[in-house]
Amino acid sequence: MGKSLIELREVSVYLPGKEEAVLHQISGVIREGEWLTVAGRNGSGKSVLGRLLAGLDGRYSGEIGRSAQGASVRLVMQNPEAQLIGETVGEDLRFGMECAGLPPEEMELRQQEALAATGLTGWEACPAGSLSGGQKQLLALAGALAVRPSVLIADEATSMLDPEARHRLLSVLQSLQKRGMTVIHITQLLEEAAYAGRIWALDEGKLVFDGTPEDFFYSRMAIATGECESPCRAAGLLPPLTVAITEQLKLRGLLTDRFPLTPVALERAVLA
Ligand SMILES: Nc1ncnc2c1ncn2[C@@H]1O[C@H](COP(=O)(O)OP(=O)(O)OP(=O)(O)O)[C@@H](O)[C@H]1O
Repeated sequence: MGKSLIELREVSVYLPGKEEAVLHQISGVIREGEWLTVAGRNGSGKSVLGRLLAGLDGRYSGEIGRSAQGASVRLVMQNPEAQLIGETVGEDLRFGMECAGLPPEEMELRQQEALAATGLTGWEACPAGSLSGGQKQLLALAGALAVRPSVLIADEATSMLDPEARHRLLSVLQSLQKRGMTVIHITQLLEEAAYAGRIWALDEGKLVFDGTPEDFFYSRMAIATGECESPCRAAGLLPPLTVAITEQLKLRGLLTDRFPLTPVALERAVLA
């Protein structure tokens, strides 16, 4: 298990115009090199948590411990408009790298890498304002990848991408995570939880689950009574289709020792 990178101890967050805390007494550890997926209904506090972890939300009680080396954290939000600065794709990428103080030859190399990772190779001269919503999200992600942060927080940062682009991007993040980058992935798309090592689920500002995707989707199944109150369902979320089909098979006494998270894993489990 990786070293502790960010540790929250009973952290509550207060925001202007809200008498009550929007995050309540959150305790948990984020470890170096892990992929943590944060799930929860609308308004459950995912974005507030993302900003808190990125060091952007000021008013909180409790304690936040961050590892001594001062890991570089990059937050990519859902709305790309709010994050693009340069006139063109290339300028936008260079801006972030200049702020990070990189030498020109290193910037050129990283720009090409980030464009290739996001499928934007050849778009350097294109005006950033003329990109589609999904392409702007790709550019915002490219900007984050170009500075090679040690922690990437993606807050629904792939929500406008078509399925192919989204999975390509998530695969790129997965290979960067395997090389040491920590990924905090905030998403409404629970089929993407298959990429996670761990899941945090929020409900009304409380951390109601911290554990593996398998436990999130498959624990608390009472087969004898035909009930299925997984932590996922208890948090008010519908599981992905793969899990919903497997739940039904489990309730019929099948696949009792299998916990597939993807259609391919379900197919293998059925064939086995
Ligand atoms: N800047 C802010 N000022 C005041 N209240 C805020 C602010 N940002 C968020 N909130 C409140 O905090 C709560 C949690 O919001 P948050 O954006 O974190 O939810 P979320 O889980 O990301 O939702 P969604 O899935 O809809 O994006 C909501 O009640 C919201 O109204």
